[in-house]
Amino acid sequence: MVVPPLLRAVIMGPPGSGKGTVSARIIKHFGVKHLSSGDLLRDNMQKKTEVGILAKSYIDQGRLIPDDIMTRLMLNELKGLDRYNWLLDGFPRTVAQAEALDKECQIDTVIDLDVPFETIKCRLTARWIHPASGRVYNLEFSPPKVQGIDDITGEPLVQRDDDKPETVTKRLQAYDAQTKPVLQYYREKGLLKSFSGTETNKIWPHIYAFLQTKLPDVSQKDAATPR
Ligand SMILES: Nc1nc2c(ncn2[C@@H]2O[C@H](COP(=O)(O)OP(=O)(O)O)[C@@H](O)[C@H]2O)c(=O)[nH]1
Ligand SMILES: Nc1ncnc2c1ncn2[C@@H]1O[C@H](COP(=O)(O)OP(=O)(O)O)[C@@H](O)[C@H]1O
Repeated sequence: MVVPPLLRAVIMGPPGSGKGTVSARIIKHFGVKHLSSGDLLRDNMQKKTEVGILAKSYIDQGRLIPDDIMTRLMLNELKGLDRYNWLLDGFPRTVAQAEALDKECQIDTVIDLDVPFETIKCRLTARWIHPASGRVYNLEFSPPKVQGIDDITGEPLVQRDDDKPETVTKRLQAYDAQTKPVLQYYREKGLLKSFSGTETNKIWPHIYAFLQTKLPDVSQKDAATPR
């Protein structure tokens, strides 16, 4: 029996472009493991680990965490996932990180959410999250069933400190300066697959169709209208 190779995928896009939202749909339909650098950092901050304490000072200023720390943290987590299909979210965010990742494994595809900055800014101020699971809500787009409460656990939702308008501006600047070159890096390797738009629900069917060429849909839902 020929075993298909494991999928090594990355999802990229500016802050608020919908990486977390799309990742949740990819997990549901394609059963891949998801590793989000932001969720991992927030978990470390909440537990007040050494990395968490250091990360907080950068995140609060809308700056990226230094490459060596971030790379060590993520590559270490990836070791535990080497038998699974996986999707990386939020990493790599610099060319140095992408090069370090390349030394460890061969990336198959990079999904780029190309959403304009003006669309993003108002989304982030309405974002609420459930920190323990990484579940993400939006007061207009995907509100929780009960205001301020996670649908699954019933625990309270919080707003991210770095979703303040002034920090969002700094994060978008960091994206332009440090992360856009990563798109070019993957474009040159022929791995970049960009999806442009202003609404996740319109972009998603295209991503779904693209991923179906790589993995079977493992969800029970009607695949004709994938949500
Ligand atoms: N209005 C609107 N909000 C969206 C859409 N897609 C995602 N969101 C919300 O925008 C915010 C940012 O999305 P998220 O997936 O966290 O983006 P990430 O920062 O790239 O991981 C969240 O509050 C989402 O619920 C959309 O199409 N329209
Ligand atoms: N790969 C990374 N390299 C450096 N810093 C990172 C990385 N991933 C996350 N961070 C830090 O964590 C913050 C939150 O990341 P994330 O949750 O992915 O947010 P968003 O996608 O909304 O920008 C970033 O603004 C940055 O400070």
